[in-house]
Amino acid sequence: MTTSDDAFQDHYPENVAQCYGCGRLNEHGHRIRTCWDGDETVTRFRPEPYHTSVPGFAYGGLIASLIDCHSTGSAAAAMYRQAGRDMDSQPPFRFVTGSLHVDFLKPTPLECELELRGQIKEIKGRKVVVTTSVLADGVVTARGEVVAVQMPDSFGS
Ligand SMILES: CCCCCCCC/C=C\CCCCCCCC(=O)SCCNC(=O)CCNC(=O)[C@H](O)C(C)(C)COP(=O)(O)OP(=O)(O)OC[C@H]1O[C@@H](n2cnc3c(N)ncnc32)[C@H](O)[C@@H]1OP(=O)(O)O
Repeated sequence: MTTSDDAFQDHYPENVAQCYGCGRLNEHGHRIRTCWDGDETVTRFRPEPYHTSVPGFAYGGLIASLIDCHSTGSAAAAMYRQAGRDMDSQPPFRFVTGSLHVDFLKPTPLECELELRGQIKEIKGRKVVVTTSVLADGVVTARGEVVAVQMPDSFGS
């Protein structure tokens, strides 16, 4: 049963819940949590002091990582929504990143809760394109576009 308080990542089966960016079972990872807000998806994340780049500002790789996992989770959720399916229903939609593009528009402050807002740009076959903005105190500091592709059965072989 899916409620509005659920994060998409709460529904990842245990065997794929170890992802460094979004796996709820990875105690060393970011463990992001993403939800719908109307037709947009939202993740809130507070960087740690060790996520630094230039003093006072967040490391770009962290930003890219947040955009990546926010977007792949959004892609899966969008596919369930389009299919009118509950996120716990079988078979699961499992997405990996085909491509990740990030524009760093402004320095992102470190001591600030970040908000990521995603929009579903396209759903086509096994592919979902998601655009994600990163906001710090309401200012967009980075924008990303992710092509998420449903994992083929042959993944990793
Ligand atoms: C909401 C509840 C959910 C509950 C259940 C969910 C379970 C959760 C599952 C998992 C969660 C944990 C995991 C999170 C992941 C986090 C993010 C990562 O770090 S992922 C690791 C890094 N990424 C890789 O290692 C991929 C390596 N690459 C591949 O395996 C393949 O290249 C793959 C699958 C990406 C594509 O291979 P093909 O053979 O399946 O692709 P073809 O069939 O040729 O293309 C399909 C469509 O995708 C486009 N496409 C494919 N690759 C593209 C690329 N690199 N750039 C742009 N488009 C690409 C193609 O143009 C095509 O689109 P056209 O139909 O023509 O419009």
